[in-house]
Amino acid sequence: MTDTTDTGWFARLKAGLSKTSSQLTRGIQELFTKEKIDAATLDDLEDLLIQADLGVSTAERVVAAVGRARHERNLDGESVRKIVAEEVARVLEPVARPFDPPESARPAVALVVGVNGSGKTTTIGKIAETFRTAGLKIVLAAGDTFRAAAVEQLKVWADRSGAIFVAKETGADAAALVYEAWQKAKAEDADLLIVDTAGRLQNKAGLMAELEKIVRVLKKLDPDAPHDSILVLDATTGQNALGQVEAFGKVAGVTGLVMTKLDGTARGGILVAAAEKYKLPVHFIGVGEGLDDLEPFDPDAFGRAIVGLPRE
Ligand SMILES: Nc1nc2c(ncn2[C@@H]2O[C@H](COP(=O)(O)OP(=O)(O)OP(=O)(O)O)[C@@H](O)[C@H]2O)c(=O)[nH]1
Repeated sequence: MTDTTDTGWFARLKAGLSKTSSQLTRGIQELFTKEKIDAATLDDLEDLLIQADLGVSTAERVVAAVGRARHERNLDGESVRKIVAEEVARVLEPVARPFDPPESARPAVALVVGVNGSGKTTTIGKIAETFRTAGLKIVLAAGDTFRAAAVEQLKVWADRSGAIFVAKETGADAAALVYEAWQKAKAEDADLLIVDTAGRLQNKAGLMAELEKIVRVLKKLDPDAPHDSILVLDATTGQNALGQVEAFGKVAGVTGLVMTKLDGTARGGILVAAAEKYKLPVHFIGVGEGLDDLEPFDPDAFGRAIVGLPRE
């Protein structure tokens, strides 16, 4: 969704990233007012970028680019912000990929994983809404059988998007539920089965064992399933979010990321760090609580918004 002016999604993105962008902008403007740009200025810039969680390699690349440009006349704060925007866009370019389930699979299975409260339900709502608009037949499986509230919330989305809803009683075996949901999707010739999962069980080992079991059951039904395994990350958890990619990746074979709550942190660079480190597709980013705040993103727009520049 690209806009040519600061309206629509770009305005939301910019407003959502304002905690990060105001900190970065202020810091950069303060650093680049001096006549002379020396090694200390560049070190301070690197610190500033690392504090925003952009990651060491991106920070180093920005500093190198600024270093190369430092003899130019008029290298002011705005020129440096433009360099940051370009480097961020370069890192995000390969990962900005909309969620695109395979058409040949009937049903295509998308497993949605992540810790509680990260935004799984919102993500599922968004996917259901997007694909309903495209005319796809969708089944939603309420795989978080531990929390009645999670099941209720998901049902609201199913009703709203006209999806078939499969749930079981609280405490039921999640893998058994997923089995039933797949059978239902098959019988209904559905295009897409979206499986919600629990984000917290009695302990982490229990959670991972349950996810493993779900994946095992799905593979028996269709060796290629799950076709997508989407990990939803809460940006406000900072570096912890990166650890989750590894933990969930091991059991659920993460194929794509969604990063929510970029509006709740001054360290929104974490998206860039995750992209740089894992090179996984990032399907959506969230910058607010509404469904319109969760969107596929444009790397150039993100790069400019994170340093508070207007849309080109
Ligand atoms: N500020 C902000 N809030 C968000 C964003 N995405 C989701 N939320 C809110 O975060 C809370 C948790 O989101 P859910 O989608 O319910 O997360 P979940 O992972 O399904 O959580 P459980 O149902 O508790 O497992 C809700 O209040 C959402 O409105 C975002 O990008 N920004």
